[in-house]
Amino acid sequence: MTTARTIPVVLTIAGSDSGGGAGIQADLKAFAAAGTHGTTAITAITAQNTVGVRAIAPIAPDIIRAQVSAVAEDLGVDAVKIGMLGDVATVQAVAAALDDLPAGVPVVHDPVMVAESGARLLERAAMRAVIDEILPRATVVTPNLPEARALAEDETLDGEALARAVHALGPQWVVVTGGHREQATDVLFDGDAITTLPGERHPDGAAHGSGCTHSSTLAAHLARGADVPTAARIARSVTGDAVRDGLRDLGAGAGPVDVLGVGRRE
Ligand SMILES: Nc1ncnc2c1ncn2[C@@H]1O[C@H](COP(=O)(O)OP(=O)(O)O)[C@@H](O)[C@H]1O
Ligand SMILES: Cc1ncc(COP(=O)(O)OP(=O)(O)O)c(N)n1
Repeated sequence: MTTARTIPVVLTIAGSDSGGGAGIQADLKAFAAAGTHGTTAITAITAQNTVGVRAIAPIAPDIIRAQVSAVAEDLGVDAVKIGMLGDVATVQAVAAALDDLPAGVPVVHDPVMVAESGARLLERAAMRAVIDEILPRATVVTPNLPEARALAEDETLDGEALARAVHALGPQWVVVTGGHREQATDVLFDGDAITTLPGERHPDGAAHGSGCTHSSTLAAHLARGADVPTAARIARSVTGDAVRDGLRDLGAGAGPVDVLGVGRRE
């Protein structure tokens, strides 16, 4: 006899950040903060800290798919978050893994390209594969401003025009995140209506892992049954607070966001 699950299960398919600020580590913290159980399929291991990325080791495609099926066949998956993909072989493995999940599981993709410290986390050759294989399978894609412009192949676009250009690549919803804008306002688009999601900018905060925290919070609230606009509003608010509370004294570079309020307990 199987028992009904009461805690939503969220799966992150992403890279590991040894410094604990971004990637899988940020995702698990955001899932816990949202009251969900986090599970993982690691795509790459990065030797990374707040200053930079020293090395990247991709995980073999069959091991990525095995992690996804191990989780799905036992715990079940209520929503998926996809982060760092790295190379073409990983993109193809993740696309195949998504097709093995039950229909209707929401998929949130943060199209990670470059770390805040400057390292490339997606090979240039893999951009086309992301556009062809992942964006059409995504419920929501959450690029920051430079990522959205790279996907749209137009460095001049912003606001509604940029959200429209990314939406044309196939996802059901687009959230262009606002961390790289003066106002830190996120822009949500479903192919029909534009909604702006404003929030206070915290210029003195610590923002390493903000994109990961945003997309994971959004996925967790979809797993809890929220609709996309509600989940995107909560993700904007939770991530803004995590940047405000960020652990700016940790490491010599941009400190990690603090979605769990660890700093307040000190
Ligand atoms: N300094 C900041 N103050 C408040 N919110 C922020 C700040 N930086 C980023 N955010 C929020 O964090 C989320 C991630 O945004 P962004 O920084 O654009 O992504 P990334 O980390 O991928 O570059 C968005 O909801 C954005 O509005
Ligand atoms: C392993 C790994 N994945 C993703 C990122 C980028 O994370 P993001 O949340 O966009 O935050 P920044 O690093 O850009 O501040 C990463 N660095 N490492």
